Amino acid sequence: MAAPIGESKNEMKKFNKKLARLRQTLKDRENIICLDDATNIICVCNGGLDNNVSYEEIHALFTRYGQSCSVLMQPQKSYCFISYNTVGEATEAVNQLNGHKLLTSEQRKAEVVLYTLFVSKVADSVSPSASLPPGLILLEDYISHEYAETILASIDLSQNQNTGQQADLKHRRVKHYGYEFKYSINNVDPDDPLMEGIPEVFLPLLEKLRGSGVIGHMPDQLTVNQYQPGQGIPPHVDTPSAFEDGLVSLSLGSQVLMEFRHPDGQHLSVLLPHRSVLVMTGESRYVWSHGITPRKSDIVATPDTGLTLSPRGVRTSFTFRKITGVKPSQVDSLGPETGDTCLPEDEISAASLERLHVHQVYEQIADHFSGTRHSPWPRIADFLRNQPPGSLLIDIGCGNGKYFGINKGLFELGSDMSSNLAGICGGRGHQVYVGDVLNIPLREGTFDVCLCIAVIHHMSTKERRRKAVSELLKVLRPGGQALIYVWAVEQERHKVKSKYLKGKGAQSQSSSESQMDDKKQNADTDENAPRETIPEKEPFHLTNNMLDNPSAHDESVLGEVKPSGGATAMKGNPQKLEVHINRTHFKHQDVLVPWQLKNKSDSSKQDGTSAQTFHRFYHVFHQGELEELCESVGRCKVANSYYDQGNWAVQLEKL
Ligand SMILES: O=C(O)CCC(=O)C(=O)O
Ligand SMILES: [Fe+2]
Repeated sequence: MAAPIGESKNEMKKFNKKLARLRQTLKDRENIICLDDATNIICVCNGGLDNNVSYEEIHALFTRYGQSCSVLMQPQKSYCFISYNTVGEATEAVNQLNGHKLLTSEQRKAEVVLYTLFVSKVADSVSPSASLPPGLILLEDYISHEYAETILASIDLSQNQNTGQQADLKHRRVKHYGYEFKYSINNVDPDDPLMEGIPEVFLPLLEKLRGSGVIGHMPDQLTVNQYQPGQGIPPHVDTPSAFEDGLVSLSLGSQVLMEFRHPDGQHLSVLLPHRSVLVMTGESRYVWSHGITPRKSDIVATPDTGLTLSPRGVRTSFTFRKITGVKPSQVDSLGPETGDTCLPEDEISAASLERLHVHQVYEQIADHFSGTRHSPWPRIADFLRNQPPGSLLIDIGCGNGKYFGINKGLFELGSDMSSNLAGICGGRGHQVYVGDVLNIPLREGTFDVCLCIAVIHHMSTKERRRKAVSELLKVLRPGGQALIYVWAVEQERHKVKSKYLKGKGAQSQSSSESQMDDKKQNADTDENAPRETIPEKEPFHLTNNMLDNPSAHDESVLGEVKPSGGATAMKGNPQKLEVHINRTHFKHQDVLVPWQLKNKSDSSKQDGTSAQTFHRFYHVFHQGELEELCESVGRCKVANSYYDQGNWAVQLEKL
């Protein structure tokens, strides 16, 4: 095997040892078999996207030894493959580039040494999936370059010519035509059209779409979104009751990846190129959420099927919709009617409920939520301090990372389902990934310590709570410790009220809370206390009434459809979820807990409402339930359990 040129004997020995180790790791972990005899395909260790190495860098380097070589890269892999036409070209590349150092770059803070190994084939998982969610239509090169230029030149996003609702949302610039989409109520008011309808410049586009049967209606509402690199839009479903089926989005400027997610966990990334039109119909419009992750680059396929990092530029999208004419107050109020939401009876509706009433809420309130999470809880901090130096910690549901850095001897990794919270945590210099407790993508038996604070009470079925505990145990090594906190039914113990109940002492709903600032609401200690906040004015289009419009959807596709009258059409007799009144005792174990978003100035509100309320789903635990849950999972011993300020805690040891 070749070794780097010009190295001392000792260094060469070290290098070859490292190469042998990498070869073994590729075999053990990735099932990639490296060969002694030269082939035309090379696996380049450290030359992958996970090391922030770009396709262009690798391509430029390796084409020196064979012009038509192809580079194959995969997301989240630290290696890539180079395929040459001949064994001779590949051999020359290995001879010249084994041990080659890639210098630091804007994306990459450290130098990277490449290790090259011959393989007989590229890994099976390399080819990216080209499938789209059902009902999604992507029309590439749909308009000409000239027409695209004309459109961009005719739209001025710098002025708030409308009612004040558009302008700079936190994550992008937005402007509406025809009807204003009010993010505070996730709806349009059909009785209150804007002065300016859809501009005429779009007529040829809309007529082409209608004429060719892509859409069966003429849109009357347009939302223009402009994204700078690093900006995105949280995952959402456009309010079903507000807009007809067949949402059209024209993309101009930088290409971007749009993420589509099904409630059952399927995830597809769809690349939206300049001048393309995306049409969401059927399942892709009503069941799958869509969103754009806020980041500065995307991993995209290159023409020769490799993957690379593609930096984002400014992108402007034009979303055309036809309003249904249904008034917001009829179906989409975010008020107490949310109580129409039912406790799920199957996996799909459980996942859907959590997406709506957990994931999307945290995504929306991430900044403010993070602002209320400063100080670690003392007993959790003690638990961390007691871990020996060198321990590997995973914090599932790490939020802004407030439990990191307490014990400087730990190696820490966090995960959160909210990409916005994970972003805040990562921005503080912590290692974090976006992920689901129900499917932890980490190697089994790896971690010494696991924290899971205020997560499991957001699972809406017992089976999912069990699965969550089981996943935590999976990643712990035998003997490893987990600390789990969940919110308790019992908010008063031994005649002492929890801080949550005591908050301002009143048995009140939000009116008295609204006078409190976050600090006074025990923001530092009360993990579960709801806070008021300033509206983010971000889309949260998907309401609990997502499935409320039976006429628009196919029952068989959606699994459950509730009639808008409120009576249940689900199988059995599902339990309606009640909206909990904050600062009061729990009346039920499965509840929706309001999070009040108060608008300080109220200048952006046209509808007279003064607050936006989000509802988070909680299953609050009664005494002993958490221990019982963990024991039912097995593979663990409850080493300790206790009550801590309105929460139940268990410390588990993995057997
Ligand atoms: O930017 C886009 O293409 C999508 C915008 C969007 O989903 C929306 O405004 O609802
Ligand atoms: Fe949308």
